[in-house]
Amino acid sequence: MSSRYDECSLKHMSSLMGTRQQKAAEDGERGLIGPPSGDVLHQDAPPTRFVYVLAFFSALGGFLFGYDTGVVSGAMLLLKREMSLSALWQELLVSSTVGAAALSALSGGSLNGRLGRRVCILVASCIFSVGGIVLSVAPDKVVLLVGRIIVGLGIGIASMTVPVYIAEVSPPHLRGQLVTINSLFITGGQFIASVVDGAFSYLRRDGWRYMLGLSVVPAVVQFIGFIFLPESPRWLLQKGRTQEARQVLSRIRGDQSIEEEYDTIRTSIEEEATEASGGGLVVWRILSYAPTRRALIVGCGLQMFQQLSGINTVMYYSATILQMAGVRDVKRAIWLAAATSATNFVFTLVGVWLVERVGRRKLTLGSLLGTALSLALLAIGFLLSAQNSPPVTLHPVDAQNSTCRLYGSCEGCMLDPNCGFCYRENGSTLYNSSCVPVNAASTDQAAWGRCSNQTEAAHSPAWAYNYCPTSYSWVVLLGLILYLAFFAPGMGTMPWTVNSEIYPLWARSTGNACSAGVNWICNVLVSLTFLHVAEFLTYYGAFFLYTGLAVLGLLFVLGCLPETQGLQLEDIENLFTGPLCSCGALSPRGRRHVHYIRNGSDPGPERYGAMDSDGAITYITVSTTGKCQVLAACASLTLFYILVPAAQITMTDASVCTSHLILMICHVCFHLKQ
Ligand SMILES: O[C@H]1[C@H](O)[C@@H](O)[C@H](O)[C@@H](O)[C@H]1O
Repeated sequence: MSSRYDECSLKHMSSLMGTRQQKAAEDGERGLIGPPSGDVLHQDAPPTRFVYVLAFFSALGGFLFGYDTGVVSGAMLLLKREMSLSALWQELLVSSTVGAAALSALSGGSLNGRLGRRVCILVASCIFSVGGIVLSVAPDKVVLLVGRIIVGLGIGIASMTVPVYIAEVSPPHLRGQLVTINSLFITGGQFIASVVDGAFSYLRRDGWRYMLGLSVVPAVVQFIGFIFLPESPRWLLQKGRTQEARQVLSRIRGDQSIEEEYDTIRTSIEEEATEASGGGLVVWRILSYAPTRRALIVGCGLQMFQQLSGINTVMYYSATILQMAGVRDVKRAIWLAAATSATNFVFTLVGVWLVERVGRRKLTLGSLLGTALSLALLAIGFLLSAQNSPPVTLHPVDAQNSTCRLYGSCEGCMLDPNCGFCYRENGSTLYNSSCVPVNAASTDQAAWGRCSNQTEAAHSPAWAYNYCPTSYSWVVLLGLILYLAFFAPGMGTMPWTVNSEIYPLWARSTGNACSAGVNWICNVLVSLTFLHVAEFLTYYGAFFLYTGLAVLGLLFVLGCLPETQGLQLEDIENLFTGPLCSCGALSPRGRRHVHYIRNGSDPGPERYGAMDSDGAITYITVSTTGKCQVLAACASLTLFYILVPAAQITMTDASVCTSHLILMICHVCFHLKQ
């Protein structure tokens, strides 16, 4: 295996040279010294519209993922009234979907490998349609539960298949953007769900049927679309359906020549076939082979930290945060959730715009840093609110002897899920405040007393459940906005994008199944434990905990996430042949794409050129056929690189040199091996 990987280093190196290598050989020196012609930059040629059509129809799976996970909160407000749902049933209806998604994502890997991406997407859209119909006609809570589980099964399959499909049909320079569109559709689905929730919440009866049932529309559109859309060419090639693969690839790439891409995929699959012939469970083969094991650690780690940085808690808790910030009308809560998902959506759009400009690694690092800081701000906001929590000044007789009468301030009262804070306000001064039991049927009012019959009238006392009125709420609000602004473009999107590209074809379905499973499991864990963690550690403690987890995530990404931008899928595997934590050593720096061109016949001098995306070329001639000369060239480059600071060479030149250095080292290894 090791010799294969020394070769791989070269393969990687020459693939970095990529599509230019062959062209440059044909064009002689022109490729090295002339400005980049449209031909030479074949890789960056404009994509056909068809690839966008494919991305759109498959990302409808992401839309359904977002819609079905988002719509339930609004539907629940109506359902619990109409069906008199207990807290346990509410919990079941929400988490059954996420639990089913975890199971189907984990088991979807083999389905994906066996039946193909297209069939899996068709199956998922069928499941979504059936689930939507069951939910909209459900006569009772048991059928509702069945519907929610069916929908969860669809979400799991879609969440692991769609990014893989988009990655496999996209040209390398657009892959990041197109896969990230799937994340945009997820947050778009969450946003539309909250708007639909708001719109149908005015219906006195059966509003929830429309909310839950509307998902059938995009599911049917996706199903019909995918009847006419092709299978992934990579999967077809893997299954030996070469003719079909060639046809699909040329259909997707339009006028562009597909020969190089086709050959690279085929060669890579042939190599994989030899290597993967060991048999046994794919997951076992992934774990026992170092590069795929490292990729799996990176993929699962990213998904785990996405959830551990608390996105779904922040989304879930946003209405309360906004209430704390001064929006007191409880009926508006449903629209406030829409504002939060709109913010999440808008900032995901920023991610789509940034991913091919700054690269995956920088985007994730920047996002996590901002996420950690905003979580700390949220925690500080909650801490200040707790320290300035208004005291309980009225102690009404509590016939039920509830725990609520024990609290001396609002902080303890709001952390107890059975109690709420009832108070009067005069400007910024609170008075006549009490802690009383909450109404079990509706947390919008107290079980008895002044706050048990909430009206909009100005003179009626105010009721705060789950939050405390405080003058520091603006800190929390600022934290919430900053959190979404930083999280959405990077941590919200990159775990899905990076996972779709880091595994070799034989491990791709299983790798994505495992990492999507980790995402869903951590999602359940965080959502289910949040209230208990908050009760135990208080809100600020909980948010400091998430800050710590985000910092751990930052260290993980800093150490282990390589840059995959611009590389062909078949080359990305080679980024994991080195140690797990290389601190992104191979990442191209800055906004520049450095393309390598090797030119020369064997035996004879070889010339290496580095051409960045602006067309600037730096080139080096290596008159070598032997190891010593290569070593000498390498040493002189090293010297050059060491002299960079002294010579005040720009960062761009320095990054070109770094890349050269890596290239040379790869080359030396290859020569020595021979
Ligand atoms: O990438 C998505 C996105 O960030 C969503 O807003 C979130 O609810 C999901 O859990 C996550 O996987």
